[in-house]
Amino acid sequence: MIRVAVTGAKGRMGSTVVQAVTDAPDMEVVALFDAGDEITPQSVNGAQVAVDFSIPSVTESNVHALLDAGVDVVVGTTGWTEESYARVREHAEASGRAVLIAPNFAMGAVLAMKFAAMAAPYFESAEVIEMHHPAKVDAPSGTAVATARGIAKARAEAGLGEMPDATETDELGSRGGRVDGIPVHAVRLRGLTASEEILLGNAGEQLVIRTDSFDRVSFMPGVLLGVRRVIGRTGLTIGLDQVMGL
Ligand SMILES: NC(=O)C1=CN([C@@H]2O[C@H](COP(=O)(O)OP(=O)(O)OC[C@H]3O[C@@H](n4cnc5c(N)ncnc54)[C@H](O)[C@@H]3O)[C@@H](O)[C@H]2O)C=CC1
Ligand SMILES: O=C(O)C1=N[C@H](C(=O)O)C[C@H](O)C1
Repeated sequence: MIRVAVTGAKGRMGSTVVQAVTDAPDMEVVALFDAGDEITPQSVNGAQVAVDFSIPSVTESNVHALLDAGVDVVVGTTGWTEESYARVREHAEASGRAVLIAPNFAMGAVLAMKFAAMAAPYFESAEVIEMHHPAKVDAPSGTAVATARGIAKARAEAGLGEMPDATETDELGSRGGRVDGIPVHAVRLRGLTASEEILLGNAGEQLVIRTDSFDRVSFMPGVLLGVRRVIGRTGLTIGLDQVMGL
């Protein structure tokens, strides 16, 4: 049995993870943490892997505390920067432990990101629209940031230049934010859980890649896969695709 700790255990995702781990035949929940709980070598209670779905402002410090407690970590919390990735990579490598950080564990979203990067070199225009429940604290979503970065990298490798856009005035920021030059638009709407559309355009044609999570159970097969695959690795892995052989 894989001994699993959950941080952010009282949240929307954390509580769903606790149920999924409890139901998994090869795992058991051995420690739960939420705001105010201290992560120590004792309090992790022999956990081999911790799953963190907390909040962007605390997730990095949770990961460092878990590594110090001798635990491998699977992270779904968003809001990571290149600097925070670098600090965690160094800590994980120095301690011989593993950290897997994925902005999205839903199979549809993982594949949508992959398909978008595959398609990007063949389209003049690309924009990302992410749509979430209104309780989400960060914008744009971690998935949208990763999607846009993947598109931008694929465009750069293919030698594509600027996208066509004649906009001269945009006092309201209606053209969205830019992630590595790719426009990203964020919608917050009661009734939604998590959706994303990637729009790719050429003269006379459009490709739309869309992924919808209607329920948080959609993330659970990916989270459990992450728990199983993080064991035996070392250092930092970013993206579930990296442990799926995609
Ligand atoms: N990677 C993925 O597939 C997914 C990622 N997410 C991300 O997961 C994160 C959590 O999302 P939700 O569960 O909707 O948020 P939530 O607000 O429902 O849950 C966050 C939980 O973290 C707790 N918390 C606050 N400070 C803490 C600390 N220092 N240590 C431990 N726990 C602490 C809060 O009390 C709360 O229970 C967000 O960043 C969200 O974007 C959400 C869905 C899927
Ligand atoms: O906050 C959420 O709900 C989600 N957050 C992740 C993100 O920011 O990409 C993953 C998914 O979109 C749900």
